[in-house]
Amino acid sequence: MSTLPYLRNFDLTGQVALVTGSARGLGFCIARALAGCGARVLINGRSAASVDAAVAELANAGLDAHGLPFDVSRDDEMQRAFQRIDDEHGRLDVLVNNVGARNRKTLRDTSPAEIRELIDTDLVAGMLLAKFAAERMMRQGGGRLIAITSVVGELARAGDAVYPAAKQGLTGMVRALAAEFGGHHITSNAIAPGTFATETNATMVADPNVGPRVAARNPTGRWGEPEEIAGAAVFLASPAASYVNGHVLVVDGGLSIQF
Ligand SMILES: NC(=O)C1=CN([C@@H]2O[C@H](COP(=O)(O)OP(=O)(O)OC[C@H]3O[C@@H](n4cnc5c(N)ncnc54)[C@H](O)[C@@H]3O)[C@@H](O)[C@H]2O)C=CC1
Ligand SMILES: O=C(O)C(=O)C[C@H](O)C(=O)CO
Repeated sequence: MSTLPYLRNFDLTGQVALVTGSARGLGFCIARALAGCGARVLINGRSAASVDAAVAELANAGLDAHGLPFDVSRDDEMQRAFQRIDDEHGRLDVLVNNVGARNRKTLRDTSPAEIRELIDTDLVAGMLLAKFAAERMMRQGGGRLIAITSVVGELARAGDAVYPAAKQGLTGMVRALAAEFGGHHITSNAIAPGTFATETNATMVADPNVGPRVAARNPTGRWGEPEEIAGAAVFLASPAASYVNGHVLVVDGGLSIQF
C-alpha cells in the first residue's frame, strides 16, 4: 500500500479529457498535467500541424495524448469531433473549455461582425461544447466541466470591451451548469487566470513599458509561469474536488485582491 494513500484522489487514470486550444499556452500545460496524473488527453487547436507537434511532445514524455484538431467556432467540425470521441475513445470524463480570443479594442472601434465572432468563439462555442460533453457525461454517470475564464471581466479597463463580456458570460454558464448537472455527478467550475507569460502575451512581457508594470502591480511581483495554472485544473478534474461545484478558482498571484 502507498505511504501516501490520499494522493490517489488526484489519480485520473482511465479518464478521457478534452482540452480545447491545447496545442500551446495554458491549455498545453493543463493537458500535460492531466496526462501526468494518468488521463488520456485530447489535444485541440485549429491547425493539425500544431496539434500533431503538441501530441508528439507529450507522447515522447510517455503520456497518453491524441490529436483532435477542429475549430470550436464551427458547428460542423464540432459535431465531427464528438463523433470521433465516441468512436475512438468511447467516453469523455473531463472538458476543459480553454479557447479564448481577444481583440483589445474599444467597443467604438469594434465592428458588429467582430463582436459576433468573438462572442461565438469565447462564449457560444464553450456553451455548445459543454452541452455535448454533458450529454455524454450523463450517460456515463458523471464528469467534470471546467471553463478557463479570466480575472478580466471582474477587473476592467477601457480598450477591451468584448472579451470581458464573453468571459463573464462563461462564468454565468459555469454556475448555471453547476445547478443543472449537480444531481448527475457532473461538477462545473471555472479557473480565472490573471496574467501569465504565455506565447500570446510574449510581446507585452517583453515590452519594457508593459512587462515590468504588469509584474509590479501583482503581489508576487511577477507574471505567472504557464505551468502554474495546471494544479488548479488537476484539482478540479480529480476525485479530490468531488464536492466543489459552481466555483471560480482565481489563479492570479493575488492580483485581484490588492488595491
Ligand atoms: N495568458 C493569460 O494571461 C490569460 C489567459 N486567459 C485565458 O486562458 C486561455 C488560454 O490562454 P493562452 O494560453 O494565454 O492563449 P493562447 O492564445 O495561446 O491559447 C488559445 C489557444 O486556442 C486556440 N484557438 C483559438 N481559437 C480557436 C478556435 N476557434 N478553435 C480551436 N482552437 C482555437 C489558439 O490557437 C491557441 O492555441 C484563454 O481562454 C485565455 O482567454 C485568461 C486570463 C489570463
Ligand atoms: O492585463 C492584461 O491586459 C492581460 O492581458 C491579462 C491577461 O494576460 C489576460 O489575458 C486576461 O484574460
